[in-house]
Amino acid sequence: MTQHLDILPLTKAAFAPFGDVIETDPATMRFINGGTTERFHALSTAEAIGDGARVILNLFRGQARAFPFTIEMMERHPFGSQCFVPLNGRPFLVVVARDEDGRPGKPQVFMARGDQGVNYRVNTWHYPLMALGEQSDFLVADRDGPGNNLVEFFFDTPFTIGAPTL
Ligand SMILES: NC(=O)N[C@@H](O)C(=O)O
Ligand code: NI
Repeated sequence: MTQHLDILPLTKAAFAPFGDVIETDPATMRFINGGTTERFHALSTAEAIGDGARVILNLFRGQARAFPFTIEMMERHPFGSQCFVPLNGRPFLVVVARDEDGRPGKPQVFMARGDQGVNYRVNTWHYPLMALGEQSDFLVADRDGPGNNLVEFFFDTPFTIGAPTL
């Protein structure tokens, strides 16, 4: 028996409890380089906590997920944020949950457009990268350094995501 999860569009307001949306928000824009470039400034902050910790930039090549999809677990990173920005202009799924006494509550699923990224703040419960449709590349900024930066939680009763309409 599983519980079905609806998919909502990703918006800054809906995602605020979990982190930031990386998108060309006009409110953040300033012209630079003699007016030839629009800088969307300080959309979020990359965090790396602990002695010897650093923010690193990675490329993730995610295989498309098949549906219906079972969310059997969630993870969080206690020592750093984690940012995913799509590089192929394709949408992807973002699955997050509020913390409820040290465990994830009911997951919330957001459809990110191909021109939106997300930055999970430290300790945000999330499901690992979920590419859609075909193999997709992402720029990922997260934390490298000593210590275990991964905490996983497995649900007694998993959740199910139906096939998204792209
Ligand atoms: N394991 C890893 O580097 N990636 C996950 O943390 C993820 O959220 O995709
Ligand atoms: Ni992660």
